[in-house]
Amino acid sequence: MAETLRPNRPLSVADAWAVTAQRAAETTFFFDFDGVLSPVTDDPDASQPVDAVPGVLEQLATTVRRVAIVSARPVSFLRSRFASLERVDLYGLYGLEVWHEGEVVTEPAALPWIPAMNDLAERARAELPGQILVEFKRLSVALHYRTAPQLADEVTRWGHEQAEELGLKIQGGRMVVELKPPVDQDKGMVITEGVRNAGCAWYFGDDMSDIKAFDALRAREAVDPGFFGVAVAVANPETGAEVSSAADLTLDSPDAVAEFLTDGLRRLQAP
Ligand SMILES: O=P(O)(O)OC[C@H]1O[C@H](O[C@H]2O[C@H](CO)[C@@H](O)[C@H](O)[C@H]2O)[C@H](O)[C@@H](O)[C@@H]1O
Repeated sequence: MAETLRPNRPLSVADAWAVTAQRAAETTFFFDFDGVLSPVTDDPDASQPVDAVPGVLEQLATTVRRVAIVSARPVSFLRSRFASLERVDLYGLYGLEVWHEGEVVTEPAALPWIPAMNDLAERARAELPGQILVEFKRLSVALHYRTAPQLADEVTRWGHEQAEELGLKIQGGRMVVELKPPVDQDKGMVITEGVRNAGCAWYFGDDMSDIKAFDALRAREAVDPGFFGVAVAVANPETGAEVSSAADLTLDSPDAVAEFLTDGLRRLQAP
């Protein structure tokens, strides 16, 4: 396959790795966290990456130009799960936070919203039924109804009312409604910026917010015929169909992601 050619869609796994091997030095791998590197749990605090994931990401980071995790979790949470990783970049809260040279850098426009988010979390705990898990993330509040799906409509209604009253943004996800400051930042914007000088990029996602990241790869391909983007969905019963239909490839689970990358590393490192 000539270096400048992009393989046809639908994309085969073999072609995707073959093109990436030719361009390893100009390739970035981006990963969402929950549902992609970590199996879904009822308690968000209990989430851990699949055992093989940290080692595979670190190896990948020595093989391609860059590896980054782009998550809705705060950077502090990601650091707690990936403390051993030295070469993997971290974007938290949809890119409102970045781990840079040993510290968390926060988008300045979002900082004034911390007190409002704190108040909102307290009010959610007081006003919503006790089965709703309220996750305060400093610059956003996630309202989880995984263990009480019958409350989905009530939580969604409450979230939209608050968003309207306070001028916040809403992000839907897997059994969760999240309220965010009205600051222009999402995973699509992180990827648009992150692929500016890349020849190839992969993004692995499972949720609605990841579709914007897939779109960013497509947009770059549309303006640069030399760029090769691979969107990988991770299947799940909640958002899986929608995310898979926007992706090039679909994997079954976070365990399958680890196996897929282990196999890919062998292909990238083959002489
Ligand atoms: O961008 P991500 O890293 O995928 O974060 C998206 C949300 O992930 C977490 O919630 C999801 O995973 C939980 C743990 O498995 C699960 O209990 C919940 O139902 C899922 O929605 C996280 O807690 C949220 O803050 C993130 O927005």
